[in-house]
Amino acid sequence: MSVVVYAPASIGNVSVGFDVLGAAVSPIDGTLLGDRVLAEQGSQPFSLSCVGAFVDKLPKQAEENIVYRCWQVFARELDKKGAALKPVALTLEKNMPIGSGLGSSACSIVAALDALNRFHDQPLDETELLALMGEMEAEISGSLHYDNVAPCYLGGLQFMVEELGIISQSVPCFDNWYWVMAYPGIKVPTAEARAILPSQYRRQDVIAHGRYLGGFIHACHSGQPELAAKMIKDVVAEPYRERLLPCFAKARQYALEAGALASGISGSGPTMFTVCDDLEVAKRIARWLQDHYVQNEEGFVHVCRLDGQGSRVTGSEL
Ligand SMILES: Nc1ncnc2c1ncn2[C@@H]1O[C@H](COP(=O)(O)OP(=O)(O)O)[C@@H](O)[C@H]1O
Ligand SMILES: N[C@@H](CCOP(=O)(O)O)C(=O)O
Repeated sequence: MSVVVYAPASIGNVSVGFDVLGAAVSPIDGTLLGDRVLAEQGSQPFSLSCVGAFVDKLPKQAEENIVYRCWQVFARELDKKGAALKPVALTLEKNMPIGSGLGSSACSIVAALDALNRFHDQPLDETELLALMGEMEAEISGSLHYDNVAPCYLGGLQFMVEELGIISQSVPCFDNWYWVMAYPGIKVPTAEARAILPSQYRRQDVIAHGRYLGGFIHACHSGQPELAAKMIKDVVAEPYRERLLPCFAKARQYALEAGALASGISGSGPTMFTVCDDLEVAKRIARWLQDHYVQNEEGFVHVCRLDGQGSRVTGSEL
């Protein structure tokens, strides 16, 4: 039996919830903005091949690919349970640019671990698998944050509660929102974008952060889209990261003047996201961003919706 799992792009933080809020997105035109992993019967304990548009950006040594580490930790967990590990051949289709703020490493991690689990008839439950995904993300970025892996795996808008044995819970969002994702084509490594953040914050920032995040979650649960959009503000990371993103301030200004509800940095950047409740406005902003925010031929802009499904099986071959 072989299985292919697709894992979608995600917006870490969604501006207002540094490390604790994330959203999975998929383009409305059906483009696969995410990685896929094929797991099939192998002739040795483990092998990994890589294909896809961004295969050249991956580490050259297979052992340095996070997918290899995923197999190692998956094997460790099966060993703890006394479950048998099957010889497996994995193929990673790397469609996501690395260091983009679109949760590229999360896409590979989630697709690999979900595919491995399905290939072995699901010996790990959802929480066990998500904990492993977080462990892998922490290895790459230097600290544990679930805001990419949780939405990528579970879909939708996810809030990290990390209590009572629960890692993440879903937050209702607004079905009519479009999320315009603009990747300029340059790289901002997550670990570096984390290293420039302050280790302590002023009381007024802590209060503002609490008000925005609490207000956003409240507005989502009480069905107030206008209030929710007003609360999408970042006092934790954006003031420090903005300088890593050429043209971000100008692009945000344009988007707001053109009728967007909110804009912010996706994850640690350089991708920016823009929320609109009108498709024509979203498409107009997307065109402008393509002309003014994208810096080279590797960049792209997609009009997306929240991806309610998260990772999923797309078939048995790539
Ligand atoms: N399959 C993979 N996908 C993405 N990055 C990987 C993978 N395997 C190893 N890496 C390494 O992990 C790091 C990911 O960088 P990061 O800035 O966290 O990317 P992103 O924010 O896009 O997830 C890079 O150093 C990259 O070489
Ligand atoms: N909460 C993290 C999210 C990083 O997302 P990525 O897509 O840039 O990996 C952070 O802001 O550091």
